[in-house]
Amino acid sequence: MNLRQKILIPLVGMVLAIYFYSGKEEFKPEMLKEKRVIVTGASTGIGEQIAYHLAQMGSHLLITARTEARLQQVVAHCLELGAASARYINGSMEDMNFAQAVVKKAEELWGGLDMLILNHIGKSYFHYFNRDIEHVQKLLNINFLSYATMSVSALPMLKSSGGSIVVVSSLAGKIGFPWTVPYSSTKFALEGFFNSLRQEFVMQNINVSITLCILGLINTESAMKAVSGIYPIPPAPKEECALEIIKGGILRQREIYYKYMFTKIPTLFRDWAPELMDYFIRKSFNVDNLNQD
Ligand SMILES: NC(=O)C1=CN([C@@H]2O[C@H](COP(=O)(O)OP(=O)(O)OC[C@H]3O[C@@H](n4cnc5c(N)ncnc54)[C@H](OP(=O)(O)O)[C@@H]3O)[C@@H](O)[C@H]2O)C=CC1
Ligand SMILES: C[C@H](CCC(=O)NCC(=O)O)[C@H]1CC[C@H]2[C@@H]3C(=O)C[C@@H]4C[C@H](O)CC[C@]4(C)[C@H]3CC[C@]12C
Repeated sequence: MNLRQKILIPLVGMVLAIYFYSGKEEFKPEMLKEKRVIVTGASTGIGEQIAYHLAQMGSHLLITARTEARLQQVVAHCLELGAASARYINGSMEDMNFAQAVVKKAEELWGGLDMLILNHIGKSYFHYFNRDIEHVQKLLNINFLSYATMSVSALPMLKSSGGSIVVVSSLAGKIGFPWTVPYSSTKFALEGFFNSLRQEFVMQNINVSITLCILGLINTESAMKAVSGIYPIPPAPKEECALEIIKGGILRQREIYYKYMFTKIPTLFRDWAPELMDYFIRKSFNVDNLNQD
């Protein structure tokens, strides 16, 4: 190694270390105190856990899903946990008027908004694509278009608060997995929409952060039911997942990967060796356990 390399390599390493690790703010739960937060898909699963964490941190919460009875139970528990306030509005995100109504409700309640956590998904399946294009259309409305609609409606409030949009996505929005064609389409759509929107926010000096959350398998009831016996990766806990999502949003991170090993590493492989990645994915699925109906 010549002298120039002996000087350059450590220098580059130092610059990269300073760039990536300087100014990294430490998360503190009090960052969420009194923050006004919408959480969608909060009647169960990861969204429910996000609501409970925010309640313990003293946020104002507006949660939404379709099942009113479940939302009432979650709101009651949020108040027990110490939420500054907790309200719900129930309806389907298949209806863009409802998606807009959720944001309007927040404006009526609080006169503003600090964080929009887009988490809900419509029912789909973990199976070979059944060529049902109507299902793809419906899932694009629920899992993608409603996210865009809510973000557009909430933008004036988020601009005045310097707030955050948190988009819950998946490894299925970064890599093509079998048996998730409709679902994966909606997650890739989120990637394109929000990564492009983030560029425009920077160019227009709009101080609203966009955090994409790339999740692997999480131990929610619906996911466990969908993949039982087919997808061998151990699921991660929904409680910890929810906390990582909140941390990524309030720290205004571009992306969070959870669990890191099972999401970031495969994403790197996707770019370095896509065919090899695809091969390993196909090999990791227990095809025999897939009910062939
Ligand atoms: N669990 C996992 O393994 C992974 C999950 N993720 C992502 O995490 C997020 C949450 O997933 P998870 O907690 O497992 O999902 P769940 O199925 O547990 O919860 C889905 C939530 O969305 C609501 N919902 C369903 N349909 C509609 C609808 N039409 N309109 C409005 N709300 C609706 C449900 O309530 P209700 O039925 O009452 O409407 C529920 O609150 C999703 O974005 C998912 O893609 C990403 C990777 C892995
Ligand atoms: C098929 C699941 C959707 C279950 C559903 O219909 N929920 C709504 C309801 O029941 O009302 C998928 C939800 C999460 C998916 C998993 C995920 O996103 C992580 C992995 C991503 C990878 O690309 C494929 C395998 C995953 C485990 C993926 C499998 C399908 C879900 C469980």
